[in-house]
Amino acid sequence: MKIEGVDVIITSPGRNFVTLKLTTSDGVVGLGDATLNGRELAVASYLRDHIVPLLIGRDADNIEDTWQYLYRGPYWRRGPVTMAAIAAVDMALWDIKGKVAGLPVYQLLGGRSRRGALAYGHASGTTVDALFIAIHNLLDDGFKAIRIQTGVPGLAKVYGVGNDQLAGQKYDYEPAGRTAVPIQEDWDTAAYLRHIPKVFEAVRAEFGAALPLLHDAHHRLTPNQGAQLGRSLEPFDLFWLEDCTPAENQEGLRRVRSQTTTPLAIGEVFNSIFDYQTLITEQLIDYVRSSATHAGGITGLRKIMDFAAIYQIKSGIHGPTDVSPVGMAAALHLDIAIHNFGIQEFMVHNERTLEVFQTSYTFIDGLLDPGENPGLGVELDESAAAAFEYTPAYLPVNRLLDGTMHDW
Ligand SMILES: O=NC(=O)[C@@H](O)[C@H](O)[C@H](O)CO
Ligand SMILES: [Co+2]
Repeated sequence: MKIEGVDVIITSPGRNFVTLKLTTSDGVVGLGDATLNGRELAVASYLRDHIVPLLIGRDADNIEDTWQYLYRGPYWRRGPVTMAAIAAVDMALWDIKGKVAGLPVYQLLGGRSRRGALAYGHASGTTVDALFIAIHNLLDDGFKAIRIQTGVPGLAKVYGVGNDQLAGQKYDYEPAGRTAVPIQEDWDTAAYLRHIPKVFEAVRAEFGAALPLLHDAHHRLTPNQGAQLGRSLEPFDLFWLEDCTPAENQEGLRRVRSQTTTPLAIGEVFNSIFDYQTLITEQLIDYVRSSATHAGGITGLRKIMDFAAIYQIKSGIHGPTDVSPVGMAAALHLDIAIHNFGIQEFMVHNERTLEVFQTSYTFIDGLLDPGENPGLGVELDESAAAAFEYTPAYLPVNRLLDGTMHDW
Protein backbone atom coordinates (compact mmCIF):
# COMPACT_ATOMS: atom_id res chain seq x y z
CA MET A 1 0.00 0.00 0.00
CA LYS A 2 1.79 3.14 -1.19
CA ILE A 3 1.56 6.74 -0.03
CA GLU A 4 0.02 8.63 -2.94
CA GLY A 5 -1.31 11.89 -1.50
CA VAL A 6 0.41 14.19 1.01
CA ASP A 7 -1.33 17.42 2.09
CA VAL A 8 -0.31 19.97 4.72
CA ILE A 9 -3.44 21.66 6.09
CA ILE A 10 -3.04 24.86 8.10
CA THR A 11 -6.17 26.06 9.90
CA SER A 12 -6.81 28.53 12.69
CA PRO A 13 -10.13 27.95 14.55
CA GLY A 14 -9.20 30.24 17.44
CA ARG A 15 -5.52 29.22 17.25
CA ASN A 16 -3.18 27.87 14.54
CA PHE A 17 -2.90 24.15 13.80
CA VAL A 18 -0.82 22.30 11.21
CA THR A 19 -2.14 18.90 10.14
CA LEU A 20 -0.56 16.40 7.77
CA LYS A 21 -2.96 14.28 5.68
CA LEU A 22 -1.63 11.16 3.98
CA THR A 23 -3.71 9.25 1.43
CA THR A 24 -2.73 5.76 0.31
CA SER A 25 -3.10 4.03 -3.07
CA ASP A 26 -6.08 2.21 -1.50
CA GLY A 27 -7.68 5.53 -0.56
CA VAL A 28 -7.05 5.19 3.17
CA VAL A 29 -6.47 8.58 4.89
CA GLY A 30 -4.23 9.17 7.90
CA LEU A 31 -3.86 12.38 9.93
CA GLY A 32 -0.90 13.69 11.93
CA ASP A 33 -0.47 16.77 14.14
CA ALA A 34 2.49 19.03 13.31
CA THR A 35 1.57 22.07 15.43
CA LEU A 36 4.46 23.98 17.00
CA ASN A 37 3.05 27.00 18.85
CA GLY A 38 4.43 30.23 17.38
CA ARG A 39 6.51 28.43 14.71
CA GLU A 40 3.74 26.66 12.77
CA LEU A 41 4.91 27.80 9.32
CA ALA A 42 8.43 26.44 9.91
CA VAL A 43 7.02 22.94 10.36
CA ALA A 44 4.61 23.36 7.43
CA SER A 45 7.55 24.31 5.21
CA TYR A 46 9.71 21.46 6.52
CA LEU A 47 6.91 19.10 5.57
CA ARG A 48 5.94 20.66 2.23
CA ASP A 49 9.43 21.46 0.97
CA HIS A 50 11.50 18.57 2.34
CA ILE A 51 9.31 15.68 3.51
CA VAL A 52 6.48 15.45 0.95
CA PRO A 53 8.80 14.55 -1.95
CA LEU A 54 10.30 11.75 0.15
CA LEU A 55 6.96 10.22 1.10
CA ILE A 56 5.25 9.86 -2.28
CA GLY A 57 5.53 6.21 -3.32
CA ARG A 58 6.81 4.95 0.07
CA ASP A 59 5.14 1.91 1.60
CA ALA A 60 2.62 3.19 4.16
CA ASP A 61 2.98 -0.01 6.20
CA ASN A 62 6.58 0.61 7.22
CA ILE A 63 6.20 2.96 10.18
CA GLU A 64 9.48 2.24 11.99
CA ASP A 65 11.56 2.36 8.80
CA THR A 66 9.90 5.66 7.78
CA TRP A 67 10.63 7.08 11.24
CA GLN A 68 14.29 6.04 11.00
CA TYR A 69 14.50 7.32 7.41
CA LEU A 70 13.17 10.76 8.41
CA TYR A 71 15.27 10.87 11.61
CA ARG A 72 18.64 9.73 10.20
CA GLY A 73 18.13 10.70 6.57
CA PRO A 74 18.23 14.53 6.90
CA TYR A 75 21.68 14.26 8.58
CA TRP A 76 20.72 17.22 10.85
CA ARG A 77 19.01 15.58 13.80
CA ARG A 78 16.51 16.41 16.53
CA GLY A 79 15.02 19.83 17.24
CA PRO A 80 11.38 20.92 17.63
CA VAL A 81 10.70 21.57 13.93
CA THR A 82 12.19 18.31 12.65
CA MET A 83 10.61 16.17 15.36
CA ALA A 84 7.16 17.77 14.93
CA ALA A 85 7.33 17.03 11.21
CA ILE A 86 8.39 13.43 11.87
CA ALA A 87 5.62 13.21 14.48
CA ALA A 88 2.95 14.15 11.96
CA VAL A 89 4.11 11.51 9.46
CA ASP A 90 4.29 8.91 12.25
CA MET A 91 0.83 9.63 13.60
CA ALA A 92 -0.69 9.56 10.10
CA LEU A 93 0.91 6.16 9.39
CA TRP A 94 -0.39 4.74 12.70
CA ASP A 95 -3.84 6.18 11.84
CA ILE A 96 -3.70 4.39 8.46
CA LYS A 97 -2.48 1.11 9.97
CA GLY A 98 -5.32 1.14 12.49
CA LYS A 99 -7.92 1.89 9.82
CA VAL A 100 -6.59 -0.91 7.60
CA ALA A 101 -6.60 -3.33 10.57
CA GLY A 102 -10.03 -2.11 11.71
CA LEU A 103 -8.57 -1.47 15.18
CA PRO A 104 -8.03 1.61 17.41
CA VAL A 105 -4.30 2.35 17.52
CA TYR A 106 -4.00 1.41 21.22
CA GLN A 107 -4.79 -2.20 20.21
CA LEU A 108 -1.74 -2.12 17.91
CA LEU A 109 0.37 -0.80 20.83
CA GLY A 110 -0.36 -3.81 23.05
CA GLY A 111 -4.00 -3.30 23.99
CA ARG A 112 -5.61 -1.77 27.05
CA SER A 113 -3.61 -1.45 30.29
CA ARG A 114 -6.23 0.62 32.20
CA ARG A 115 -9.88 1.60 32.30
CA GLY A 116 -9.11 5.17 31.30
CA ALA A 117 -6.42 7.86 31.49
CA LEU A 118 -6.58 10.18 34.53
CA ALA A 119 -6.81 13.77 33.24
CA TYR A 120 -5.86 17.04 34.87
CA GLY A 121 -7.45 20.40 34.05
CA HIS A 122 -6.14 23.96 34.36
CA ALA A 123 -7.52 26.19 37.14
CA SER A 124 -6.24 29.74 37.31
CA GLY A 125 -7.17 33.09 38.86
CA THR A 126 -5.51 36.43 39.34
CA THR A 127 -6.60 36.09 42.97
CA VAL A 128 -7.18 33.14 45.28
CA ASP A 129 -10.93 33.82 45.22
CA ALA A 130 -11.00 33.68 41.41
CA LEU A 131 -8.88 30.54 41.58
CA PHE A 132 -11.37 28.88 43.92
CA ILE A 133 -14.18 29.54 41.41
CA ALA A 134 -12.10 27.95 38.67
CA ILE A 135 -11.36 24.90 40.83
CA HIS A 136 -15.06 24.43 41.65
CA ASN A 137 -15.91 24.73 37.93
CA LEU A 138 -13.39 22.02 37.00
CA LEU A 139 -14.61 19.74 39.81
CA ASP A 140 -18.14 20.27 38.45
CA ASP A 141 -16.82 19.27 35.01
CA GLY A 142 -15.61 16.00 36.51
CA PHE A 143 -11.87 16.63 36.74
CA LYS A 144 -10.18 14.57 39.45
CA ALA A 145 -6.82 16.36 39.28
CA ILE A 146 -6.20 20.07 38.87
CA ARG A 147 -3.28 22.33 37.95
CA ILE A 148 -3.15 25.54 39.97
CA GLN A 149 -1.76 28.80 38.53
CA THR A 150 -2.35 32.27 39.99
CA GLY A 151 -1.31 35.87 39.62
CA VAL A 152 1.66 37.14 41.61
CA PRO A 153 1.28 40.38 43.63
CA GLY A 154 2.98 43.20 41.75
CA LEU A 155 2.89 41.49 38.35
CA ALA A 156 0.27 42.49 35.75
CA LYS A 157 0.17 39.22 33.80
CA VAL A 158 1.58 35.81 34.73
CA TYR A 159 1.91 32.56 32.74
CA GLY A 160 -1.08 30.26 32.92
CA VAL A 161 -3.53 32.77 34.36
CA GLY A 162 -6.45 33.38 32.05
CA ASN A 163 -9.28 35.86 32.22
CA ASP A 164 -11.03 35.63 35.60
CA GLN A 165 -14.37 36.11 33.87
CA LEU A 166 -13.72 32.81 32.06
CA ALA A 167 -12.51 31.20 35.29
CA GLY A 168 -12.41 27.47 34.78
CA GLN A 169 -14.24 27.57 31.49
CA LYS A 170 -13.07 24.79 29.27
CA TYR A 171 -10.53 26.86 27.32
CA ASP A 172 -9.87 29.89 29.43
CA TYR A 173 -6.22 30.27 28.48
CA GLU A 174 -4.49 30.41 25.06
CA PRO A 175 -0.94 31.67 25.59
CA ALA A 176 -0.17 32.60 21.97
CA GLY A 177 -1.19 36.20 21.27
CA ARG A 178 -2.31 37.11 17.74
CA THR A 179 0.21 39.95 17.49
CA ALA A 180 2.90 40.83 14.95
CA VAL A 181 5.55 40.42 17.64
CA PRO A 182 5.42 38.60 20.98
CA ILE A 183 3.87 40.50 23.88
CA GLN A 184 6.17 41.08 26.82
CA GLU A 185 5.41 39.89 30.34
CA ASP A 186 7.32 40.83 33.51
CA TRP A 187 8.61 38.48 36.17
CA ASP A 188 9.68 38.69 39.82
CA THR A 189 11.00 35.39 41.14
CA ALA A 190 11.23 36.53 44.77
CA ALA A 191 7.60 37.68 44.80
CA TYR A 192 6.54 34.41 43.18
CA LEU A 193 8.46 32.24 45.69
CA ARG A 194 6.90 34.17 48.59
CA HIS A 195 3.38 33.88 47.14
CA ILE A 196 2.93 30.34 45.86
CA PRO A 197 3.14 28.48 49.21
CA LYS A 198 0.37 30.73 50.57
CA VAL A 199 -1.81 29.87 47.56
CA PHE A 200 -1.41 26.13 48.11
CA GLU A 201 -2.02 26.52 51.84
CA ALA A 202 -5.33 28.26 51.02
CA VAL A 203 -6.29 25.67 48.38
CA ARG A 204 -5.58 22.74 50.72
CA ALA A 205 -7.58 24.44 53.49
CA GLU A 206 -10.54 24.94 51.13
CA PHE A 207 -10.43 21.70 49.08
CA GLY A 208 -8.80 19.21 51.46
CA ALA A 209 -5.71 17.04 51.46
CA ALA A 210 -6.68 14.43 48.87
CA LEU A 211 -7.33 16.39 45.67
CA PRO A 212 -4.34 15.85 43.33
CA LEU A 213 -2.83 19.32 42.74
CA LEU A 214 -0.22 20.21 40.11
CA HIS A 215 1.75 23.40 39.48
CA ASP A 216 3.89 24.67 36.60
CA ALA A 217 6.87 26.91 37.37
CA HIS A 218 7.36 27.22 33.62
CA HIS A 219 11.19 27.19 33.46
CA ARG A 220 11.56 30.36 35.57
CA LEU A 221 13.71 29.28 38.50
CA THR A 222 17.37 28.45 38.99
CA PRO A 223 18.01 24.90 40.23
CA ASN A 224 18.42 26.19 43.77
CA GLN A 225 15.22 28.24 43.56
CA GLY A 226 13.51 25.13 42.22
CA ALA A 227 14.77 23.28 45.27
CA GLN A 228 13.48 26.06 47.54
CA LEU A 229 10.02 25.93 45.91
CA GLY A 230 9.89 22.13 46.01
CA ARG A 231 10.70 22.20 49.73
CA SER A 232 8.21 24.99 50.52
CA LEU A 233 5.43 23.02 48.77
CA GLU A 234 6.14 19.66 50.47
CA PRO A 235 3.49 20.28 53.20
CA PHE A 236 0.86 20.56 50.43
CA ASP A 237 1.65 17.17 48.85
CA LEU A 238 1.63 18.10 45.15
CA PHE A 239 1.05 15.52 42.44
CA TRP A 240 3.90 17.29 40.63
CA LEU A 241 5.87 20.51 40.27
CA GLU A 242 6.47 21.05 36.55
CA ASP A 243 9.38 22.73 34.75
CA CYS A 244 10.91 23.96 38.02
CA THR A 245 14.09 24.98 36.14
CA PRO A 246 15.25 25.03 32.49
CA ALA A 247 16.34 21.42 31.99
CA GLU A 248 18.57 21.53 28.91
CA ASN A 249 21.17 21.45 31.68
CA GLN A 250 19.85 18.09 32.87
CA GLU A 251 22.39 17.96 35.72
CA GLY A 252 20.67 21.04 37.22
CA LEU A 253 17.92 18.74 38.42
CA ARG A 254 20.42 16.97 40.71
CA ARG A 255 20.30 20.06 42.98
CA VAL A 256 16.48 20.04 43.07
CA ARG A 257 16.18 16.28 43.48
CA SER A 258 18.66 16.20 46.38
CA GLN A 259 16.71 18.86 48.31
CA THR A 260 13.04 17.96 47.96
CA THR A 261 10.62 15.04 47.71
CA THR A 262 8.06 17.09 45.75
CA PRO A 263 7.52 15.03 42.53
CA LEU A 264 9.07 16.64 39.43
CA ALA A 265 7.79 16.78 35.84
CA ILE A 266 9.97 17.97 32.97
CA GLY A 267 10.04 18.03 29.21
CA GLU A 268 7.13 19.59 27.32
CA VAL A 269 9.74 21.52 25.30
CA PHE A 270 11.87 18.39 24.76
CA ASN A 271 11.69 16.47 21.49
CA SER A 272 14.24 13.69 21.79
CA ILE A 273 15.11 10.76 24.06
CA PHE A 274 18.55 12.32 24.46
CA ASP A 275 16.99 15.39 26.09
CA TYR A 276 16.04 13.03 28.94
CA GLN A 277 19.05 10.73 29.14
CA THR A 278 20.49 12.02 32.45
CA LEU A 279 17.08 12.97 33.86
CA ILE A 280 15.89 9.37 33.39
CA THR A 281 19.01 7.34 34.16
CA GLU A 282 19.66 9.31 37.36
CA GLN A 283 15.92 9.31 38.22
CA LEU A 284 15.98 13.10 38.55
CA ILE A 285 12.33 13.37 37.48
CA ASP A 286 9.09 11.47 38.12
CA TYR A 287 7.16 12.36 34.94
CA VAL A 288 8.03 12.79 31.25
CA ARG A 289 6.08 15.69 29.75
CA SER A 290 6.69 15.48 25.98
CA SER A 291 3.68 15.23 23.69
CA ALA A 292 3.59 12.83 20.75
CA THR A 293 3.29 15.94 18.54
CA HIS A 294 6.63 17.37 19.69
CA ALA A 295 8.67 14.18 20.29
CA GLY A 296 8.53 12.33 17.00
CA GLY A 297 5.01 10.95 17.22
CA ILE A 298 3.75 7.72 18.76
CA THR A 299 6.95 5.94 17.75
CA GLY A 300 9.23 8.62 19.24
CA LEU A 301 7.34 9.04 22.49
CA ARG A 302 6.93 5.28 22.95
CA LYS A 303 10.73 4.88 22.80
CA ILE A 304 11.12 7.54 25.51
CA MET A 305 8.43 6.00 27.72
CA ASP A 306 9.85 2.47 27.45
CA PHE A 307 13.28 3.88 28.46
CA ALA A 308 11.64 5.79 31.35
CA ALA A 309 9.80 2.66 32.53
CA ILE A 310 13.10 1.00 33.45
CA TYR A 311 13.61 3.82 36.02
CA GLN A 312 10.00 3.86 37.33
CA ILE A 313 9.31 7.18 35.61
CA LYS A 314 5.80 7.76 34.30
CA SER A 315 4.11 9.70 31.53
CA GLY A 316 2.54 13.13 31.96
CA ILE A 317 1.86 13.86 28.31
CA HIS A 318 1.53 17.54 27.40
CA GLY A 319 -2.06 18.26 26.31
CA PRO A 320 -2.58 22.02 25.85
CA THR A 321 -4.88 23.50 23.25
CA ASP A 322 -1.81 23.93 21.00
CA VAL A 323 -1.61 20.18 20.59
CA SER A 324 -4.40 19.52 18.09
CA PRO A 325 -7.17 16.96 18.67
CA VAL A 326 -5.16 14.62 16.39
CA GLY A 327 -2.13 14.99 18.69
CA MET A 328 -4.39 14.57 21.71
CA ALA A 329 -5.83 11.35 20.29
CA ALA A 330 -2.33 9.99 19.61
CA ALA A 331 -1.45 10.71 23.25
CA LEU A 332 -4.56 8.91 24.50
CA HIS A 333 -3.77 5.73 22.56
CA LEU A 334 -0.34 5.70 24.23
CA ASP A 335 -1.90 6.60 27.63
CA ILE A 336 -4.17 3.57 27.48
CA ALA A 337 -1.55 1.09 26.26
CA ILE A 338 1.72 1.80 28.11
CA HIS A 339 2.29 0.38 31.59
CA ASN A 340 4.01 3.48 33.01
CA PHE A 341 1.16 5.94 32.49
CA GLY A 342 1.00 8.82 34.97
CA ILE A 343 -1.51 11.50 34.01
CA GLN A 344 -2.74 13.36 30.91
CA GLU A 345 -2.97 17.15 30.56
CA PHE A 346 -6.40 18.09 29.13
CA MET A 347 -7.04 21.78 28.40
CA VAL A 348 -10.13 21.05 26.22
CA HIS A 349 -10.30 22.60 22.75
CA ASN A 350 -12.86 25.29 21.87
CA GLU A 351 -16.03 24.65 19.86
CA ARG A 352 -14.57 26.00 16.59
CA THR A 353 -11.63 23.61 16.84
CA LEU A 354 -14.03 20.71 17.40
CA GLU A 355 -15.98 21.79 14.27
CA VAL A 356 -12.79 21.32 12.24
CA PHE A 357 -11.60 18.16 14.02
CA GLN A 358 -14.30 15.54 14.69
CA THR A 359 -13.08 13.59 17.71
CA SER A 360 -14.21 10.28 19.20
CA TYR A 361 -12.25 10.39 22.47
CA THR A 362 -14.29 10.80 25.64
CA PHE A 363 -13.85 12.41 29.07
CA ILE A 364 -16.01 10.61 31.63
CA ASP A 365 -15.72 10.78 35.41
CA GLY A 366 -12.25 12.29 35.28
CA LEU A 367 -10.87 9.72 32.82
CA LEU A 368 -10.03 10.16 29.14
CA ASP A 369 -10.42 7.34 26.62
CA PRO A 370 -9.38 7.26 22.93
CA GLY A 371 -12.49 5.27 21.97
CA GLU A 372 -12.84 2.24 19.69
CA ASN A 373 -12.87 3.84 16.23
CA PRO A 374 -10.23 2.35 13.88
CA GLY A 375 -7.02 4.36 13.73
CA LEU A 376 -6.59 7.48 15.88
CA GLY A 377 -10.33 8.25 15.80
CA VAL A 378 -10.21 11.86 14.57
CA GLU A 379 -11.53 13.17 11.23
CA LEU A 380 -10.72 16.56 9.68
CA ASP A 381 -13.43 18.61 7.96
CA GLU A 382 -11.34 20.32 5.25
CA SER A 383 -14.01 22.81 4.23
CA ALA A 384 -14.43 23.88 7.86
CA ALA A 385 -10.64 24.06 8.14
CA ALA A 386 -10.43 26.30 5.07
CA ALA A 387 -12.75 28.82 6.71
CA PHE A 388 -10.16 29.61 9.41
CA GLU A 389 -7.16 31.44 7.89
CA TYR A 390 -3.73 31.18 9.46
CA THR A 391 -2.92 34.24 11.59
CA PRO A 392 0.58 34.87 12.96
CA ALA A 393 0.58 34.30 16.71
CA TYR A 394 3.46 34.25 19.17
CA LEU A 395 4.04 33.04 22.69
CA PRO A 396 4.94 35.89 25.07
CA VAL A 397 8.47 36.78 26.06
CA ASN A 398 9.40 37.35 29.69
CA ARG A 399 11.71 39.90 31.28
CA LEU A 400 12.76 40.49 34.88
CA LEU A 401 11.74 43.79 36.42
CA ASP A 402 15.15 45.27 35.56
CA GLY A 403 14.60 44.37 31.91
CA THR A 404 16.82 41.29 31.82
CA MET A 405 15.52 38.70 29.34
CA HIS A 406 14.19 35.67 31.26
CA ASP A 407 12.43 32.38 30.46
CA TRP A 408 8.72 32.49 29.71
O1 LIG B 1 2.00 22.74 30.97
N1 LIG B 1 1.54 23.35 30.01
C1 LIG B 1 2.15 24.37 29.47
O2 LIG B 1 3.20 24.84 29.94
C2 LIG B 1 1.53 24.94 28.24
O3 LIG B 1 0.43 25.74 28.56
C3 LIG B 1 2.52 25.72 27.40
O4 LIG B 1 2.75 26.99 27.96
C4 LIG B 1 1.96 25.88 26.01
O5 LIG B 1 1.55 24.63 25.53
C5 LIG B 1 3.01 26.46 25.09
O6 LIG B 1 2.51 26.51 23.77
CO1 LIG C 1 4.04 23.34 31.24
